[in-house]
Amino acid sequence: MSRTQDELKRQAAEAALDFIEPNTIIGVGTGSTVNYFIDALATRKHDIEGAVSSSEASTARLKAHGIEVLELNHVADLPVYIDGADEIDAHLRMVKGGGGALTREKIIAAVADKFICIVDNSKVVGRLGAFPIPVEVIPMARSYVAREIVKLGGDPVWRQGITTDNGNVILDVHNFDIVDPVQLEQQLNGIVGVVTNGLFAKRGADIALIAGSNGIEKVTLT
Ligand SMILES: O=C(CO)[C@H](O)[C@H](O)COP(=O)(O)O
Repeated sequence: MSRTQDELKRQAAEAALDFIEPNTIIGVGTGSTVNYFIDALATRKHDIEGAVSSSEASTARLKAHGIEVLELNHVADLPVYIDGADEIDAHLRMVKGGGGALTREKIIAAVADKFICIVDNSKVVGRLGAFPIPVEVIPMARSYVAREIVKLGGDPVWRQGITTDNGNVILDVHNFDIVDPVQLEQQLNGIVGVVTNGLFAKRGADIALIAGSNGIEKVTLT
């Protein structure tokens, strides 16, 4: 990654601090952009009630900063979820899960009132799918799910050597021609053995903070 892209990730992450309300719990995603967000959140740790985390990696980083990590089952009110993306389109639909945390990310996103996506401008695409779609699968179903994905027109590749925080495996699906991301998200989730997939189309982001050479562009769905 170039130094510039890294710097843009940091800028997008820091812009998300404006959406943190005092005395609330913050939903925290996973990835290199979110790592910048966690570091920035540490400067506000006395203003917030704590965080819910989408991965063991983010939990470790939050705790290292002295930010309390709460169990999602004990949290009823989650005003914002802050996370990055591998791709985002003009409708704020996303591909996520490059870091393998897609299932917990999708669960926290479902609970949160607002999903705020923080990205550098290289993540913005006209059409989703150049980045392979991660699919989290129960290990014994891997080959079956792969065959079913081929029937849907994708080319699944097993992300070998990786086990998710939930003890499952990931298939990265290349070459999908994604005309209707909501439909494909549902079709993939309908395959027995799939836990979830990295298309965040039915529940996309509410706000995107996109860092580019001219600063932060805030995109909100109207
Ligand atoms: O979905 C994710 C992890 O599962 C990340 O948000 C996505 O992979 C982007 O990561 P990065 O900020 O490192 O580019």
